[in-house]
Amino acid sequence: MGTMLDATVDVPVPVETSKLQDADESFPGDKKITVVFVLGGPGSGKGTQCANIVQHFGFTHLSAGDLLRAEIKSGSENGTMIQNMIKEGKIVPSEVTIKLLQRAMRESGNDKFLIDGFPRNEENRAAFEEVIQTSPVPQTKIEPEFVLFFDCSEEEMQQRILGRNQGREDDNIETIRKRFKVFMESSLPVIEYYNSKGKVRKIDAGKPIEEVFEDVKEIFSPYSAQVA
Ligand SMILES: Nc1ncnc2c1ncn2[C@@H]1O[C@H](COP(=O)(O)OP(=O)(O)OP(=O)(O)O)[C@@H](O)[C@H]1O
Ligand SMILES: Nc1ccn([C@@H]2O[C@H](COP(=O)(O)O)[C@@H](O)[C@H]2O)c(=O)n1
Ligand SMILES: [Mg+2]
Repeated sequence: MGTMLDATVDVPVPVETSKLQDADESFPGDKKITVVFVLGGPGSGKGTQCANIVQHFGFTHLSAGDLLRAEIKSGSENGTMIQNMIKEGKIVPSEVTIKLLQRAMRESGNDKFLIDGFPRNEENRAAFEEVIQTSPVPQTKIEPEFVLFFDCSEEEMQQRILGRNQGREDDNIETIRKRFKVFMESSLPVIEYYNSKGKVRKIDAGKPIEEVFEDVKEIFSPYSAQVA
């Protein structure tokens, strides 16, 4: 799918977001946090490639969708709201998703993260900017190193999702169509925002898994030496 990344776009003014940083939500530790956002349409292969990157480059893979599905399973007070929004392919309020990401990052004990399927819209992006690291440099915003964008045609993504057989409630043709619409209307503008800052690393995700990973490896080669 040729995307509109080359088109100049008006980036919406970041929405006013509530402060998400509580004292116990800060990120102590002696190393700067490395974050790579992994973005692309539903079924583009984000989770598949993140699993490969984890194995080769020592990042922790945090799938926002997986964290939200775990929250549903936990029976938490937000579970029903999250389930209903996922069924509709809608984007959950950022405060909910970011809290889950912050907790997972803190519990991981790592300082290198692949954040998969986030930010999904402008609200997600702006809200994440409120997340800060308190050490080694106090009050530093966590900026993504880069955005790994898996570019794939809707036809290919739809075929992959319908063949996925993971029992996901949103892997049905009706919801898939809604997710594609959300991706085009809300998520692609976020990719274009980072592209305007030279931060996007675009991959042709329509190729076979192994060939896509060859391209991914080139982008992550600077992190090879850091794997313990
Ligand atoms: N390059 C590829 N070629 C063919 N099939 C692929 C490729 N990459 C992933 N798949 C398959 O496509 C399906 C979707 O892949 P994956 O779950 O990684 O996508 P995703 O981007 O994480 O999707 P979602 O946003 O819905 O979570 C899986 O069944 C996976 O095995
Ligand atoms: N930032 C996000 C990410 C995901 N969601 C919801 O989860 C669904 C599944 O996401 P996958 O990445 O696993 O496909 C997605 O369609 C959204 O409903 C979200 O709200 N915010
Ligand atoms: Mg996924």
